[in-house]
Amino acid sequence: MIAKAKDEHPVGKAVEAAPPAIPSSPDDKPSIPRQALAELARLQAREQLFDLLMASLNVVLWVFDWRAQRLIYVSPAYERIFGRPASAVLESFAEWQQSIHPDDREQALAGLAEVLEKGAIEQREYRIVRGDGQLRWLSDKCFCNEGDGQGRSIVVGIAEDITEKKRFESELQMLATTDALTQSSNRRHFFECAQSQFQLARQGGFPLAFLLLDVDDFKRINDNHGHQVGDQVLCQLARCGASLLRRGDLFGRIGGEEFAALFPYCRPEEALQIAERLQRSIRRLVFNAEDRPFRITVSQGLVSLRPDDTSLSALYARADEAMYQAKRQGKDRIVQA
Ligand SMILES: Nc1nc2c(ncn2[C@@H]2O[C@H](COP(=O)(O)OP(=O)(O)OP(=O)(O)O)[C@@H](O)[C@H]2O)c(=O)[nH]1
Repeated sequence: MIAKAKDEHPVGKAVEAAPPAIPSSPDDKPSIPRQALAELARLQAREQLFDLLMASLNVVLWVFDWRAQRLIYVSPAYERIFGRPASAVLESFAEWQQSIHPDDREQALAGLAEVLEKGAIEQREYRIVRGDGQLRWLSDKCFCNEGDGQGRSIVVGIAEDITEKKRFESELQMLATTDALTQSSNRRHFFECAQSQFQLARQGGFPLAFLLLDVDDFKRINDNHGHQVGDQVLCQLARCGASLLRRGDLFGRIGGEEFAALFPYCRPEEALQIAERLQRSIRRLVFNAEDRPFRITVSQGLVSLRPDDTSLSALYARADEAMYQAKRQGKDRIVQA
């Protein structure tokens, strides 16, 4: 069944009135002209086709009377997607508004209002809370004709459930930005984010620190305890690093046993304190491999943004040099340059 407002309207008009009486014999009066009967049959067939089409569509087609501020038609998919009765939303548009997630409501309704000026809004996505409490993502496009000469007033829309598409997109985003082993940012994502912070710091004259951290003698850990234990070391190291960050800091695995961190708005003394805390926390980690507990150490290179660092690569190169200096000086230390 098509859900329609009770008032008649050309778009969602219900054929609810009883059909004209059909004569039982050729002598019954008044008779209905053959042509009218044929037209009635044609209209009924069209209505059935329309109902079938609307029922099989998995998008909500809707028609909104802007002046009256009420929906005059929603297609059957409304009840499936929103998990709410169509009669309630046709009764009051507030029902639709209340279904929109509170964080998205203002932007979604502003988009609807904009269609009056623009004629079409094709990019409108928001979350709804279904009747059963489930959260769904909708793409809700809307269009508006010139109307009756007194300004636009009838808005038509197509709302589609894009929850699966959104889930897929966010999984893809996770895969593209996360290191599969340690779940920290991967090299590409770390440097992309670092680049934005670098530009902000250069333009605004804010302090910025860059830290490189490399596990000492990691090859020996692999050789002594096996590659799997080596992997566990990297995972625990990543968790330890992430736990010491401040809000807004970046942390990522940029190579085999090499991690990097970027500290925006962070002065050199403060950055050194973070690096020292990290060094101490890593030294305290204990790993168990076949009842042979062992600990690890790391070497760190720490630099702060200088006026002659004209690119992120320049800052990175200085941090790399500082880290190798720490290795050359005997490892298990921080070199700040
Ligand atoms: N388990 C494990 N090992 C890795 C991974 N990526 C790289 N490695 C190993 O990390 C080791 C790095 O060895 P080296 O570059 O010689 O460095 P190191 O032994 O840490 O020596 P120093 O840097 O001088 O302290 C190599 O044996 C790599 O095979 C990984 O994802 N998992």
